[in-house]
Formats: sequence, structure tokens, C-alpha cells
Amino acid sequence: MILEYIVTGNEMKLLDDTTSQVFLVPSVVLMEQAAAGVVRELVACFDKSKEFAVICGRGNNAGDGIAIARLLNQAGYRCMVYYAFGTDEAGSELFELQKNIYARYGFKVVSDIECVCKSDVIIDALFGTGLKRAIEGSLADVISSVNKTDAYRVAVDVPSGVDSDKGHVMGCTFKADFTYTFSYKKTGLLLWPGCDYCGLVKVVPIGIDDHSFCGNLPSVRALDESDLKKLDNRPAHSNKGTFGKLLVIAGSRDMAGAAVLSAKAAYKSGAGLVKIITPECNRSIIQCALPEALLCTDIASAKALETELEWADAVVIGPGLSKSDNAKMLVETVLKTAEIPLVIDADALNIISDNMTLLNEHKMPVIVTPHLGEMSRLMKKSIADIQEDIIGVAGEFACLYNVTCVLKDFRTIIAAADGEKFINLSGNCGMATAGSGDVLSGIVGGLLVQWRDTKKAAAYGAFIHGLAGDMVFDNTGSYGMIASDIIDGLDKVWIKVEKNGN
Ligand SMILES: NC(=O)C1=CN([C@@H]2O[C@H](COP(=O)(O)OP(=O)(O)OC[C@H]3O[C@@H](n4cnc5c(N)ncnc54)[C@H](OP(=O)(O)O)[C@@H]3O)[C@@H](O)[C@H]2O)[C@@H](O)CC1
Ligand SMILES: [K+]
Repeated sequence: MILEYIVTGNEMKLLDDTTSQVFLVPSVVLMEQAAAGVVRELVACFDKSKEFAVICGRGNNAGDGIAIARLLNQAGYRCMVYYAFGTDEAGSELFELQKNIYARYGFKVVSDIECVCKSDVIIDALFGTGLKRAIEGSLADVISSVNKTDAYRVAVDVPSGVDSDKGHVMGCTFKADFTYTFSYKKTGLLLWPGCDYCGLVKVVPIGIDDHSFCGNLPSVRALDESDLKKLDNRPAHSNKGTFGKLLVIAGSRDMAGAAVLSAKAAYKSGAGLVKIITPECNRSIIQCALPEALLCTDIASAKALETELEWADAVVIGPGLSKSDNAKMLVETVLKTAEIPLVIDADALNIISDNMTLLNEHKMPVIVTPHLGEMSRLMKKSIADIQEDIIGVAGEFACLYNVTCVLKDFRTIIAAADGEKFINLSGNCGMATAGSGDVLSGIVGGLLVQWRDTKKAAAYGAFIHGLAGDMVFDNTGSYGMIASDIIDGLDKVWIKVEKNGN
């Protein structure tokens, strides 16, 4: 998989340093390319009738901002600079340099924030990746004032107030319509709540590329639609056995639908055969809803389950399972005896959270798909603590239990036990609906029986799930979307895959 790298602020700082020290590109050249890149974008969006203002801090982000103001003025645009720390406050070396260059040209500087607020486009170059603490006092007042205007608001690299690593908001935060970020997206721009302040995020190349990693690749990546092109078409010479047999252990008396959604999503993701293990009372519901599924009901002993496990190539266990004694027996048996890869979801995770040693007992690769509430029970951490560092928590869990962890949230995080992580960027708020997780477990299971690769099934599974929701969004909107709609969207995703991503 060749994917888009996502970096933290610290990783970006290292890349800046490596580019200057190893490849001998001076920092000021990178800064000039950064400014020129942003100006190119602005010139494409705005004509010369618009007036621009840049609010500057005193670090290198402000250096970018001053260079942007200079280049805009040189291109015939009207642009002023406002120094939020005052005109006499010293700053970083590059900030000083840019300030001096700007002064030599004699372009406009204002000391009244009211002038800034009257401009048509306000560019935020207060803080970038160097933000270290909450923004308070007069700096917070500056941000509040510009946030109240009707101007277009453009953030340079990172909106001031957003932590570029974890996406926390640090006091008062610039609310951008566009964020032009340099070379790579920063994790904090993608995670909630930081993403709410970014508007449209666009990467501006500044001459730093993958060479600057010098082999130390970042651990976080994201899939995008071009990654669909990397999926192989199914072989023409095939039969249903070619595409794997999936056992879906799901559903209870009051939750037959969970089994249907999971199994149907597995079929709709290409699994060859899907067998559902569920209570007998669900028989007619499931057979009407999904006649393609094989059915096996009322498994009452470990021995009986072991026979079914021998038939399968992978297992999905948990959707709508309940926490009954029978459900516990099923979960324990699967974890202790299965010699095939597992996808563990929902109630199976709740059962495990009462006895975490169970998760040390698996013999084969495991994917867990908790939402924040389930993760909170598994890790004995509050949801707030998990949200504090969602990537870190997913990674910690994956390493601790040697599993691939799909931690479901607005931005689902996929963390493998080898340290590799993905942020999922597909999907929409309509997918926050009952059964959406059951569909995800089925997609991941369906991919797992075909590919036999847990990391790939988990990362692509989450991406395809979100994409399926995006594909039906125009038909349903966010209010009207239900889990079955997401399954309908899968057809559109796979047609795209078979047309090689087009
Ligand atoms: N390096 C390169 O080659 C390139 C870097 N580039 C650009 O550099 C940016 C990173 O620059 P940076 O590291 O100078 O940090 P930046 O965000 O400007 O702020 C640091 C200043 O803010 C201050 N400060 C922090 N928090 C504060 C608070 N709450 N309240 C008040 N003050 C606070 C802090 O002060 P201190 O903590 O020292 O008191 C320091 O003075 C990056 O985002 C990109 O735009 C590009 O040009 C490409 C080439
Ligand atoms: K900024």
C-alpha cells in the first residue's frame, strides 16, 4: 500500500531540519516556497479588488505570513500586516528576517485590529506547529475579533489555537474557511475538535518530500480513493469457495437485525459463503431478510461450535450477541480454540471487558472494532481520556493485546500491533446510526476471508465503509441515512474498484 503520510508537528519540525541539514536546502528557501504556494492558491481564489490582512505572531509561522504579505503586495494586491505581539517584540530568526525585508519594501503595517477586521480576507499567521500552550489575553482578543467578521479566513499551516498533533483546541482558536498546510497534513487538522476549525484543508508543497524522512517513515497514514486502484480484480476462474467462508456469530432474541446487517455487508463485500450462528428464534427473520446466508442455530456447547469453526476461514463475533451465558460460552470458545482470524465486535468486546485475560488467549490474528464506549470498558479509561489521545490509545491497545484495533469515532483510527496506524478520512455524520458498526464488522470480515491480511482488511474495511456512506449521502442526506443504506452504497464502491477507481 502506498498511502498519504500524516505527520505530527514534531515530525514536521524534524522534516524541516532534515531538509535543511541533510539536503542543504536553507530554511528561508522553504519559507519562500511555502509563502509562494499559499499566494498561488489565494490568487486563484481572489481578485485584486479584495483587501488582505495578515495577523502575525513572532515565530516561523509569522515569518510565512509576512512573506505571504510581501508576495501579495508585489503581485499588485493590497495587503497589510498586523503584529499581534507589537512591532518591537523580538521573534525567531526567520521572523526577524522577514520583518526586515517587509520593512525595506515599505509595505503596509497596521497596529489597529479594527483595520484588520475591515479587510476582505484575513490570514492567520499567529501560531503554527509551535503552539505550546493555551492562547490567552490580548492574543485571544485578536482571534475573537477576527472570528466575528464576515471576512474569508485563511489559516497558514495550522489554525492558531489548534494543537497540530492531537487536534485539541488550546484556548481561543482561529476559525478558518481554508487551511493551507505545508507538505503533509498534520494529525491535529484531521482529529476532532481541531478539524472543526480548519475549513477546507489543502496541502501546499514547499519542497519537502518523502526523501526527508531518511527512512524513518511516520507511523500514521491515510487511504484515499486512489488506493482503490491498488485492489486486484477478482479472478475470472473462480467459485464461491475461492472467496472464503465467513462465520458470523451474531444476533440474539431482540437483535436479529445485527446478524443480518453484518452478514449482508460481508456478502456485499465479496465473501463467498457466509454462515450465521444465532438463536433459533431468529431463523425466519434471517432467512427472509438474507436468503443467501447459511444458518446454524442454538449452538449450545463448545464442541458444537468447534465443528463450525473448522468449516470457516474467518469469524466475525459480537454484533447483537447479548451478554447471555450462551454468548459468553461462544466468545470464550472462539478465543480459546479458533485457528482462523477473528473480527471481534460489540457484545463480544463487552464480554471480554469483564475478563481481559481472554484477549491474551487468541492463537490467530485478531481485529477488534470497539466504539469509544466499548474501548472505555476494555481499557478502564474514561471516554474523555481516550479522546485526549485517540491515536495513542488505539496504538497502545493494539500493542498490549497483539491485535489490530479499529477504534470507531468521527475519525476511526486503525492501529496494528506493529505500530502502523491509519486515520480514516471517509464517511459522514449520517453514519452515526444504529447498525452502522454491524455493517463495518461484516465488511471487515468479508475482506478478511478474501485477503487473509488483518491490517489491510481493517484499514480498507473502515475506508470502504465510510465511502459507502458517502456514496449514498446524496440519496438519503444525513438525517435519513440508516445502516441498510450503507450496505447499498457498497455496490457503488465495488463498481468503482472494478472500473479501476474511476
Ligand atoms: N522550520 C522551517 O524550516 C519551516 C517552518 N515553517 C513554518 O514554521 C511554523 C513553525 O514555526 P515555529 O516553530 O517558530 O512556531 P510558531 O507556531 O510560529 O510559534 C512559535 C512562537 O509562538 C510562541 N508561542 C507558542 N505558544 C504560545 C501561546 N499560547 N501564547 C503566546 N506565545 C506562544 C513561542 O513563544 P515561546 O513559547 O518561546 O514563549 C514562539 O515565539 C510552521 O507551522 C510553519 O508555518 C515553514 O515556513 C516551512 C519552513
Ligand atoms: K496559523
